Amino acid sequence: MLPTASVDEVPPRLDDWSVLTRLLGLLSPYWGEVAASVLCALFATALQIINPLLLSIAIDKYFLHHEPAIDWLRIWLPQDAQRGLLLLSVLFFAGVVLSFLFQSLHAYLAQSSGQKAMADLRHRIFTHLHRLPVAFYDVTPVGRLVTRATTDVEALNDLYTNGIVSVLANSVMTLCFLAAALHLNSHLSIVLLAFLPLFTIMTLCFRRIITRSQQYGRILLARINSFIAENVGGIDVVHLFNRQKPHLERFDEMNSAYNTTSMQWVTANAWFMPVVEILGTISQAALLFMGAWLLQDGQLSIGVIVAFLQYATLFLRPIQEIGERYGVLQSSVVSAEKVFGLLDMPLSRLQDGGASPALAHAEIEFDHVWFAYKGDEWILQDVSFKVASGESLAIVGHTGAGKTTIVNLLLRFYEPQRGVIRVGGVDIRSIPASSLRNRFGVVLQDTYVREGSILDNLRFGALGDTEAQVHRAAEKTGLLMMADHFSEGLHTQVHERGDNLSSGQKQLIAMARAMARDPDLLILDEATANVDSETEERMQKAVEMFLRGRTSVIIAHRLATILHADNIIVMHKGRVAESGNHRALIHARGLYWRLCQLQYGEVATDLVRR
Ligand SMILES: Nc1ncnc2c1ncn2[C@@H]1O[C@H](COP(=O)(O)OP(=O)(O)OP(=O)(O)O)[C@@H](O)[C@H]1O
Repeated sequence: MLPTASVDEVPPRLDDWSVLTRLLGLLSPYWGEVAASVLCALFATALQIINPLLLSIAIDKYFLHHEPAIDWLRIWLPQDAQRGLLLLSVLFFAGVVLSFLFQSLHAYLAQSSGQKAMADLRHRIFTHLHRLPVAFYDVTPVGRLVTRATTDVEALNDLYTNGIVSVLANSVMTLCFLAAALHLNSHLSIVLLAFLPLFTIMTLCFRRIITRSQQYGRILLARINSFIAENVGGIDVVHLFNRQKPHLERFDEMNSAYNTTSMQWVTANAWFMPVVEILGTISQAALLFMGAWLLQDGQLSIGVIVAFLQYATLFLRPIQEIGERYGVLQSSVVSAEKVFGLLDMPLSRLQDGGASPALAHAEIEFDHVWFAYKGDEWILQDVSFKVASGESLAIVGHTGAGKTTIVNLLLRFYEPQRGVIRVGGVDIRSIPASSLRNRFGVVLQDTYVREGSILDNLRFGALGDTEAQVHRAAEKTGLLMMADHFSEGLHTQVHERGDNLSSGQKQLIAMARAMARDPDLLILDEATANVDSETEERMQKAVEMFLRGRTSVIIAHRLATILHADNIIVMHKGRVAESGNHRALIHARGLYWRLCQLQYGEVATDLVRR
């Protein structure tokens, strides 16, 4: 049974001219190459038309000694058969060679202009992805975006090279063959034309079956791909829960559905070419029959019949190709709609340019802030707090209480629906997002490391950090000591997503990276969550030193790490439930005290003495 396509998978119809216009717009910087490519296709066609005519002249004039039906070469042709045939052979050969050259040039120019336009498009997509609001990524799977920038763009290239240019050239070719045939003999042309509707209908029927099954095949293949990716990504969990067998069964189900769909177009394809051949042969037989009849009447020559037999194959080929290209055109338009849909996504307003206002100090203030990721599901409700310049604020609370959301708002990844956030006394909406983020040193929960050396990762986003600064930061966090275990030290290569590092090692890199920037504002979200206790102690000391004199916001589940914070707020269901320093909050015996009890039991009382 064919799969039900999801909204994103449903192919749109091929009547969207705005998509085609935009596609042509992408080619406009290379219009010279495109025009030259179409011209080459036309020259190649013209040469293909001339060769059957040369053959017809050779037969009529030099073998049968009749006046040829085409008389425009007469004055150039010698009476002597040997010389005449030699001249026609040379012209024939030159025609074949030139036609081949023009066809190659046409293909090269079409491909190269298409490739350049696609490189431009990939550049635009990548730039656009960086400018989309963070909220967009909350609802868009990464795999889909990768498909847009790679597979869909490649499909567009097909549309240019095998689609638009080819359909254009083939349409013109059919008309040229028709004009040449009519010029030679109108009766035989009618025989040829009679096959046109039959051939067109047959081609469209086959194409319909093939295109439909290919489209569904693609949907099924995409599902197989994401199932494999999901399985490989979580292979340890699959093994842990012994899900191999059911997963294999599910995979076999999808695999066999794809196989069945593939077989539909494989079968249709296998029948298509022989049917085309048979129809071509039947048209040739009809031409021969009609030709013989007209020959008896003396209305045409054998040379003309031979030329028509050649035109029969040449004439039907472009229509067959248009039928084949239609499928490419259709699926490429689907890709084009998806790519343009992505490029039309409204850009983040948060990226507004403009001058960065001078910040008098490094105070952070949340002033009655309300925020919901969607609708009126409030994640933060009337949140207010202040972190004075050079002081530290710790945010604690249960999972999902809204701690990370506060950081997201502070870094302008999202904007609050109500209330104002100020940094240095300035509403952050008037600070360009990039300059605001440059002021912060950030260590987030999900540590991002990329392919390259550890040193490259430390310098990631560096604002002119010196080698010495980077080394100092690596030393203070204990990263240098950790790196010494690797044979190449800080030059050790980090694999994609940091797969060859532990979570703790990645956190050390993130911490050293933030320190190296020497920022006056700091955000630490679970900064020491994944390191062992020895490293944690070392990092903790480094953090304490690092915090000195800087305004900082610290999120930590392990309360021991925030005992010395100047102020602590306890988030509960999106609201600030309590605030004060550690001692005051313990004495208050409220939520914070309960959190301490949960984590440290009796030891919690000792913490009061600290
Ligand atoms: N991008 C998002 N889109 C929609 N809802 C989100 C998004 N990010 C977080 N939430 C929701 O907002 C709420 C607060 O999440 P947040 O990450 O701020 O909590 P947290 O206190 O930092 O939790 P944790 O301690 O587990 O990190 C949660 O209910 C979460 O499901």
